[in-house]
Amino acid sequence: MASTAPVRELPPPAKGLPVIGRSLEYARDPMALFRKQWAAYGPVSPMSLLGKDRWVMLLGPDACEVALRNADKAWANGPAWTYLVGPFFGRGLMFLDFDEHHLHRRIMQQAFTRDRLENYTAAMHPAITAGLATWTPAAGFRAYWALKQLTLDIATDTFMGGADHTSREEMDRVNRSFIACVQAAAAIVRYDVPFTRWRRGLKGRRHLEEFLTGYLPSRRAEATDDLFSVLCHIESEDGDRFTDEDVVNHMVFLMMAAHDTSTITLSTMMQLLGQHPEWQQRCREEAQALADRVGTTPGLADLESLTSIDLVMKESLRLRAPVPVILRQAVKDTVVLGTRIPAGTYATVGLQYSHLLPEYWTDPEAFDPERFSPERREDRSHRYAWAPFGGGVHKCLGMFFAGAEVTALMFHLLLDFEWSVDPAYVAPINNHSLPFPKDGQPVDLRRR
Ligand code: HEM
Repeated sequence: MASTAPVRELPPPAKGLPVIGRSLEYARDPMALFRKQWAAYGPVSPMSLLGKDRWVMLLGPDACEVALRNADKAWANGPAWTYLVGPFFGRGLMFLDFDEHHLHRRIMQQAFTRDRLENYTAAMHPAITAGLATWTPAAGFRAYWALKQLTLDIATDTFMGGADHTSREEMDRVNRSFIACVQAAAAIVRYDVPFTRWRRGLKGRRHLEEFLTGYLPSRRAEATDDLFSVLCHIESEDGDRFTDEDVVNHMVFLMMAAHDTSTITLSTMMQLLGQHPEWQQRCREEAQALADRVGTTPGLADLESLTSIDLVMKESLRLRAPVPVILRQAVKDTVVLGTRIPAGTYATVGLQYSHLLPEYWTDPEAFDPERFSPERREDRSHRYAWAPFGGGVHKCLGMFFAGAEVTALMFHLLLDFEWSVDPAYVAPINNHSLPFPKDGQPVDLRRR
């Protein structure tokens, strides 16, 4: 039944700085900004951000749900994400909308079936073992940077099949181009002018396109188990396939989608396990028992049996969501929880805020992985109380890939190393793009 409650108008936003609005406030402390908005306006609040005045901030699981379920098809991804990172990752799946998105997603789903994940997982083990062998344990070991390199190396193997015939130098250049794209997304100067992150990002994108396009013929010629080859060969149930241009666009986006998110999850887990030795020990005992049973290259089902690592991963994603907000634009007038949102309004959907609301979580700031245990399942307090992977038709397609990668890497880390972190340590987070610890996440690391 349609609601008869009166619809209110969105009030004008509080003034932020000219051009960038409240962007700096967000970068300094997103949670403080969310709390302020929530206290002043509740779940639907006006905002000025990134030089565009017409923003709304959606906070709390009810408001997030309206935008993500998108029942009236009012919310689009493309125009919103394009504004932020379009020149570097545009035409990736996340940027497509409605019928076109549906078509591409149906094709891409074939790249993330359980059989494919099993193949990707098998390819991860050697990359992880080789990467961890190069780690030099030390007090104050910068775990975030080491994990970032490792997840890039894993991506090279699982996404590119080891990029055979490519020299280490060329692969390093690819990684640099890719990093330039990621960094450009957080640029303050968002024009193509010399010596800026933006220009370096555009150059990086051109290089990635050239590199991937150069590889396309060989990937089209032979079907192998890496993601690049898979994208070249899959088709939907209706026989639709990706063009060469689609494959390149999807590859660049997938590298980005997979990389920083997994790195952030892993480094948060390392911090929390370093601060909670009892959990580190519990996870290690499970990993060791699995290794004793099946060896050191467990398959997907075996990795899924590591329930303590899974609980810690979920809790880490709750406490530090790698994607704290997602963006949308209203493509027609719509109403969210009784507030009219005019067509053209941009929205920040604050996933992270719901993760810390006391209405849905006991002692929300505390590290308590058991809250996800079958007996407690606090995440069931609301469908969108825990939404690190988003929701609705754009829900992360790599969610199970991420789970397999994070668990496989943690499995090896726990077997090879032990580490500790000062219980009082608070990670200084850089929020300019995805949240990462700017001190590189120091841990005291020892080889076992
Ligand atoms: C812990 C790791 C990850 C997190 C927290 C994460 C989070 C997210 C979120 C929040 C979205 C929704 C964006 C939106 O609705 O606008 C998303 C979309 C997406 N992610 Fe992930 N992601 C992770 C890992 C991955 C990995 C490993 C891959 C690929 C291998 C991947 C591929 C994608 C794709 C293709 C989309 C777009 C889906 C669509 O628009 O239909 N993600 N991710």
